[in-house]
Amino acid sequence: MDEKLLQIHDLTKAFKLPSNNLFFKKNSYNKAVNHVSLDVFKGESLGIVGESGCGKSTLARLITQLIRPTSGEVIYSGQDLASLNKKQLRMARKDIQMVFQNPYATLDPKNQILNLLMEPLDIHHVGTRREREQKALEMLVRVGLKPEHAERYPHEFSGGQRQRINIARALMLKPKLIICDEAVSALDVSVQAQVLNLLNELQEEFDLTYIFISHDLNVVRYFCDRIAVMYFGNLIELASANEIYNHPKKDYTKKLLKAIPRESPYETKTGILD
Ligand SMILES: Nc1ncnc2c1ncn2[C@@H]1O[C@H](COP(=O)(O)OP(=O)(O)OP(=O)(O)O)[C@@H](O)[C@H]1O
Repeated sequence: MDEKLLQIHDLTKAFKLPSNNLFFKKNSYNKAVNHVSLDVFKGESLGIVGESGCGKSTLARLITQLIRPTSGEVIYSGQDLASLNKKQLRMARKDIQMVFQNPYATLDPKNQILNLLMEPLDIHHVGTRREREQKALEMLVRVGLKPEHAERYPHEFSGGQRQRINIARALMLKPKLIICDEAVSALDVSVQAQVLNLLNELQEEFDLTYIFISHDLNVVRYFCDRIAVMYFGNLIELASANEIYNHPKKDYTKKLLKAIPRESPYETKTGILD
């Protein structure tokens, strides 16, 4: 697991603060991500944790170039994504997909599941219509749903099922990296565990690398090989999941760990508990 899939170099995103606000001086900025550098290795699950507002989602949006950095680089396959033109970026984006927190909001309610799954293939003109349909049906079954679900609409599914559909959609273009941004946070613990198991199975089968953003340290501990801790836009600690949990170095990491219930409903990925 030592091949670098993604390299983040000195990445910064500064958002301009509203100038009509009494609390902020004119032209002041909030550095949501502040000089962050890290490597993501092929085949790993890298967790990103930290309190609300520390910059986790901004980092994810910078990686996918949904927003452009103020400075710094996101190197994927030897290319700085920020330097690509629209067409090149569209190609690179095939490899990097996101699964978001809210499975209710991310699926167009007026679209049948089959169409929702075919859409990424349509956009990238992959195969014939028949082939796209076939691929969509196969993926639906692979994530634990049934072929007859293909003609239904998003509101006819539970939260867990909808998140399975989102995962299937993210997989349609055979990506190499999936960024899960609080992907199981809205689900009940038992459903969370099922979705996490599915993600684990898919990782092996599709040779995936995950960046797993979560405020839930129990989930991250179960799911991730390495964990990055963010604090006010800064990356303050990065180590193996076991190292972070058993020998945290930074006081802030210790504080985060103290705040979680030690009785985790999950086992760790390596099976090593405290
Ligand atoms: N588009 C934007 N414009 C201005 N400020 C923003 C924007 N997006 C995020 N921010 C600010 O950047 C900081 C980091 O936000 P971000 O959403 O990345 O945090 P987070 O760690 O993902 O939080 P949460 O867990 O609550 O989603 C916050 O202070 C937020 O208010």
